[in-house]
Amino acid sequence: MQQVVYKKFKANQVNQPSDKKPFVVFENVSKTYKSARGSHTVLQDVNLTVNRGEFICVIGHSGCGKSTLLNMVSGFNTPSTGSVTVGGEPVLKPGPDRMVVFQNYALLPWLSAFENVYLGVNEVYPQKSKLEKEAIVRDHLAMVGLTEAADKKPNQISGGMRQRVSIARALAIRPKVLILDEPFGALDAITKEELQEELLQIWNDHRCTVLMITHDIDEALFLADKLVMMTNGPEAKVGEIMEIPFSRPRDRERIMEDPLYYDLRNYALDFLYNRFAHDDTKD
Ligand SMILES: Nc1ncnc2c1ncn2[C@@H]1O[C@H](COP(=O)(O)OP(=O)(O)OP(=O)(O)O)[C@@H](O)[C@H]1O
Repeated sequence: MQQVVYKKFKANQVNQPSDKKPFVVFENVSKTYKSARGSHTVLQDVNLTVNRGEFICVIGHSGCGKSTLLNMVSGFNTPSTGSVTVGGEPVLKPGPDRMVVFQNYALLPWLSAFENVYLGVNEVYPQKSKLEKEAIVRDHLAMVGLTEAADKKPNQISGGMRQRVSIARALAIRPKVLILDEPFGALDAITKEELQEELLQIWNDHRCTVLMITHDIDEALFLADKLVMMTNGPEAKVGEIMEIPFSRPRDRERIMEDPLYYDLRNYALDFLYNRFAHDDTKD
């Protein structure tokens, strides 16, 4: 019988392989939202280290605080206590070194695909000539297979193509960290698989650090180096971190034939639906 080779990490334990450098670091992060109805502690004492160039996926039940956590890296949210650092620097505000791709694309509807990507490039590289900036946009649209659709507006292209524009827009300004908040959640199964493969290819070529929220364990097992499993809120924290040891480049069919795939999948399912089952009737 094949030995299960994944490592399990207890809550708050940090994984630090010797050949990789810590890059995104959450240290004792808690977040309490205050409202007229009182205060609500969503995250409590989250500790997590993501190494430079690593691809991690975060899963957890709806409302446990996954977006809150990653918004602290993009700079759209701040911890109530504790710290979030990127490359050793505390995150104080949003910046072009940390780009976010959302599920709903967030493209400007009155601009073409080309113009949507150009907007960010123009903002971040004011010193470059118009020709240079246009070349960057063209390269990145080509990278996601959208050369032909460059002049189309978001409502003239499919959901998958819109998400390709969002990815091109994020990558065109060469972020150090790419944050993906359920980016493929709204896409059909085939488009989703195509985009997952493109994303892996792009990440392989560019090697930025990727933090991705997903509800799809198969997606996480195909894409990530590590799966970060959150406990339920309130006061959610990192429950366990699962190493995903499949070699790269990954071939979906090959890894799905590997018995280890099902061990890992069942382990994550057990975490979510037995050990940290969520009672929807309470919400
Ligand atoms: N700005 C805010 N003010 C008050 N409460 C908030 C705010 N943002 C999020 N929350 C609450 O914090 C909790 C965590 O929300 P968050 O969106 O981070 O969870 P999530 O795990 O990403 O959820 P989902 O998987 O459904 O997207 C929820 O109860 C949410 O209602």
